Amino acid sequence: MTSKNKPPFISWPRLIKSFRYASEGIRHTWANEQNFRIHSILGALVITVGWLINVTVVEQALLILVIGGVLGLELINTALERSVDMMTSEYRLEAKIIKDVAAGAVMVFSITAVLVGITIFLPRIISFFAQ
Ligand SMILES: Nc1ncnc2c1ncn2[C@@H]1O[C@H](COP(=O)(O)OP(=O)(O)OP(=O)(O)O)[C@@H](O)[C@H]1O
Repeated sequence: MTSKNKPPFISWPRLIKSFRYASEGIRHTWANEQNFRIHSILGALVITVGWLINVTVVEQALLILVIGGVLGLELINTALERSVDMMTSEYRLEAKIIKDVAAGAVMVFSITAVLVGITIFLPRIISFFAQ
């Protein structure tokens, strides 16, 4: 193969296209999944409150990380649900297990995010009311 046929190291049109497809996936999940909307709105609220009450940079980074993690897992959960629905419309134990385990992954990480939030906000709430 000549260097003329070699694909570019970075292809900007391909990169832009992949951003577009990823945005379409996020838009689809926003439009169809109530949990994703709830988590997105709560996440934005938590980050805003953290910024307003001046949590430390590390705490804010942790909040962003766990909220992003929950939203990322929601997207993977939606992809798995759609894959299962594409494979079967009948009741199948395997389908149930795949969907329930994926939902369980979202729940585990959501609980983790809530615990991180409590660890960061609770001491401040307590010291606010103790004043
Ligand atoms: N094909 C199937 N076979 C067996 N059980 C299924 C099947 N499809 C769904 N289920 C069960 O029903 C539950 C809900 O499935 P569903 O696809 O409605 O997901 P959901 O969590 O309600 O997502 P959505 O937000 O898309 O409605 C699953 O967690 C699973 O226990």
